[in-house]
Amino acid sequence: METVKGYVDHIIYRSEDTGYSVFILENKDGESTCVGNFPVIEEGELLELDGETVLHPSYGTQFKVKESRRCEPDDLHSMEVYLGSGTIKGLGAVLAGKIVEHFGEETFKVIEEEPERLAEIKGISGKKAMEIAFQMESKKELRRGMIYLQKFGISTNLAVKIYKEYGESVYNVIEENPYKLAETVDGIGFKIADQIAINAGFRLDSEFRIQSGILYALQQGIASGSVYMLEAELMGLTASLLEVELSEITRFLMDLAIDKKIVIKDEEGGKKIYLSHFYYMELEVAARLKELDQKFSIDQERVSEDIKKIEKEATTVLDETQQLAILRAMENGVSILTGGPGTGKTTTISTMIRLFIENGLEVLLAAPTGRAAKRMSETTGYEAKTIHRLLEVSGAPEGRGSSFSRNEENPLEADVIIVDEMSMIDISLMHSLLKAVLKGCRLVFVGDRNQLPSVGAGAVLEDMIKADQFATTTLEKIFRQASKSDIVVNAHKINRGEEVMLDNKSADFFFLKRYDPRVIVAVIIRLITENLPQYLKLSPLDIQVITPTRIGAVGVEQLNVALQERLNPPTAGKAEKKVSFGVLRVGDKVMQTKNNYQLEWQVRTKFGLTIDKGVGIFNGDIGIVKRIDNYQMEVEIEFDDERVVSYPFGNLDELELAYAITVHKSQGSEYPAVVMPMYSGPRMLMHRNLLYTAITRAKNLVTLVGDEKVFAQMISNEYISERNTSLSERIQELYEEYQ
Ligand SMILES: Nc1ncnc2c1ncn2[C@@H]1O[C@H](COP(=O)(O)OP(=O)(O)OP(=O)(O)O)[C@@H](O)[C@H]1O
Repeated sequence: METVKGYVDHIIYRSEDTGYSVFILENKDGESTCVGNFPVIEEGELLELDGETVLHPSYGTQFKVKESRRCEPDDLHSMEVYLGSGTIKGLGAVLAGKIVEHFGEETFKVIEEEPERLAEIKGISGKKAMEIAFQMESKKELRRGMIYLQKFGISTNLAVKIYKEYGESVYNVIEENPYKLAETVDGIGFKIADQIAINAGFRLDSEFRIQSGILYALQQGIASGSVYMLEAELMGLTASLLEVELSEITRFLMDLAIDKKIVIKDEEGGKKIYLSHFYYMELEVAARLKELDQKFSIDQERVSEDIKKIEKEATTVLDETQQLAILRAMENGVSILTGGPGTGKTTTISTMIRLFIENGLEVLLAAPTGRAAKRMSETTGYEAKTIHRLLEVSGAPEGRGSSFSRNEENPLEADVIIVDEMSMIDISLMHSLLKAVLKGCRLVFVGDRNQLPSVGAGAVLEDMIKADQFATTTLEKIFRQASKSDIVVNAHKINRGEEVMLDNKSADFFFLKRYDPRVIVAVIIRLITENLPQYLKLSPLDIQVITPTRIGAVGVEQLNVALQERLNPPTAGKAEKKVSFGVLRVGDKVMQTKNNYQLEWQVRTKFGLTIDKGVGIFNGDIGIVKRIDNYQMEVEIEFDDERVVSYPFGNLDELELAYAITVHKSQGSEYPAVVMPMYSGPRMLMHRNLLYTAITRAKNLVTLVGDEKVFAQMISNEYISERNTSLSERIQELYEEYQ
C-alpha cells in the first residue's frame, strides 16, 4: 500500500450516484491521476490517499484509492492555499504566496500572535495586517468546526455552509441527528447526510435514517415532476434507497405526518403521500383560483362592436372561436386559451389586450422565461415581463422564505394579467403568482397543452383544463398564412400521430438522411458553420441545435464539445478558464442551469452607463461569455436580453455550453432555425410530445439530421410521462362544495 498527499486539482469524471471519481491530484512531485469512490470530493481539497499505482490498459498509470483522509493545511503549500482561497477577504493568491514565503512554517503563529509583523510584506499596510489578523481570529472557531466536520468526510465548502447554519451547535447536530442537515443546509441532500451519519456511527435502520429516507424518496418523485407518491410506490423506492426491509413503514409515515412533514390523503386509488409544502401549494392554488374566478358583467354587443373596430385597423377578422375567447376573458376572473402553433393565440391576445386597455384597465403581460417574454412583447407590441421579474425577485434563496417581493402583502397592481406559455409553469411558480394577485383582477392563461410539461413539479395547465371548471377556449383552425408553413402543418400532423412526408420539397422543413452518429454530428457542424448561416443570413449562434438526450453520441455534451471546437476554437489572446464541463472561453454561448436569485445583473448603454439593474438569473437563460478575469476571479456574461452578469468563479458550475441544448431546456423559446439529430435513444424520451415541442421552437427553418425510422417511431410513441398531480381534484372538490 502506498500513501500520497496532494490537492485535488481537477475532477475529470464523477458519478453522483456511486461516488466513483477520477481526478488529478497535484503535489510537489507533479500531477497524478487518481480513481476511487468518494461520497464527496471537491477541487482544491487537500487529501491523503492510501492505495496502489496500477497500469490501466487504456488510461495508463493511475493511483487506485483504497482509503482517503481530508487534511487541514499544515505544510507551506497548504497554508498558502488556505490563505489565498478567498477565506480571508483582501488576501489573494499572490499576497498569500508572499506571506508564506516570508514567514514559512511560522505563518499561522505570526498571524495569530504578532499580526503587526504582516506589514513587513510589501503591499500590506499596518491596517490591513490587523484586518487579516482579525479575520483569522474570528475564523478560529470556524476552523475548529471545519476540522471536526472533515472527520466525517465533509468537504470544505459544505463544512462552511453547515457551520454557518449551526455555529457552535454543529457538534450536537452531528451527534444527535445528522439527517437534519439534509433539510436545513443547501447543498446537502440525503446521500451526503447519510454518509455523515454512517461515518458518525448511526445504524442503517435508525428511525432518523428511515424518516429522512422517506422524505428523500418523496423529493425524488418531485424531481421527476410528481406532486405526490402512492404509498406502495413510495415504500418500494424508500426500501431500495435505504437498502433495508421496511416492515414497519406505516409507523414512520404516521410520525412524519404528526410532525407535519408529510400529508397522507386516503383517496380513491390508494393512499397519496405528499411533502406537506406541495400538498398545501396545490390546495392554495385551487383556493386562489376559485376565489379569483369571479363573474364580470359585460355588454356583449358593445364588445363585439369594439372587436370589429380593432379588426378594421389590424385587417384581421377574428373567427368565432377567437371572439369567444375574448368574451370569456372579459367575463371571467379566470380563463384559459389553448391551441397549437399557428392557431391564432397571439392574434387573439393582441386584440384582447387592446380591448382591455381601451376600457381603461391596467394589463400586465408575463411569460415564464426571458425568451418567451421577449417574444410575447414582440408579437403583441406590449411589454411583457418574465414572471420572476413581474413578481420582483427578492434575493432570498429558493425555498427559504418568500423568493418574491410581490406577494399577498404587496400584491400586483393590475386589472388583467395575461400569462403566456402556461405549459411551462410548475405548481410552485403558479403558487407564487397567485399569491400576488388581488381579487377582482382577471387572469388569462394562454398555452399549448401538447407541449412538454413544466420542468418543475406539477401539470398546472393540463390540470386546470381537466378540472373543467374554468372558461376554456381551444383554438383548432390553422390560419392560411400559418398553413403555408410546413413547420406548423407538420407539427399538427405529429401531434395527431400522422405520417410526415420527408421529400425535402418544403421551404422550411428538411430531413437529411444519415445513419452513422459520427456522420450526423459532422453534418450538423457543417450546417451550423457553413450552409445555414449563408442560406438564412444569420450568425451561427442564432441557429439552435436541439437534441433529445444529454449523453450519447448525439447528446448535448458531445455536440457542445464538437461545436465549441469549430465555432469558438482557442486562439492566442482569447481568455479561457478550466471548468467542470471542460473549458470556458470568451465568445462561448452558455446557459444558466438553475435558478439563482442572488446573482446581480445590469443593463448598460454602449457607453457603459447602467440603465437598469436587478437580481436573479434563471434556469434556461442563454448568453455569451464577454470577459474572463483571472485576477478578479470572475466571468462576465451578456444574456439575450442585454443583462450583463459577473459570475464569481465559484458560480461557474451553474453554467454549461449552449451551442446545443436539450429539448426540455428549449421549452418556451423560439429560434430562427433549429437543427436536431434523429438518432435512437430511450423510449421514454423519444416520443411524440418531445418531437412536437422541438419542432415548434423553430420560426423559419427546421432541419432534422438522422434516421427517418427514428422520426417515424417518435411520432407513433405516445408516451406521456405520468405525473402524480392532484390540482384538478382539489379544484373540483372546491367547486362541488359550493354547489
Ligand atoms: N382570424 C384570422 N384570420 C386570418 N388570419 C389569422 C387569424 N388569426 C390569426 N391569423 C394568422 O395566423 C397566423 C398565426 O397566428 P398567431 O401567431 O396568432 O398564432 P399562435 O397560435 O400565436 O401561433 P404560435 O403559437 O405559433 O406563435 C398569423 O400569421 C396570423 O396573422
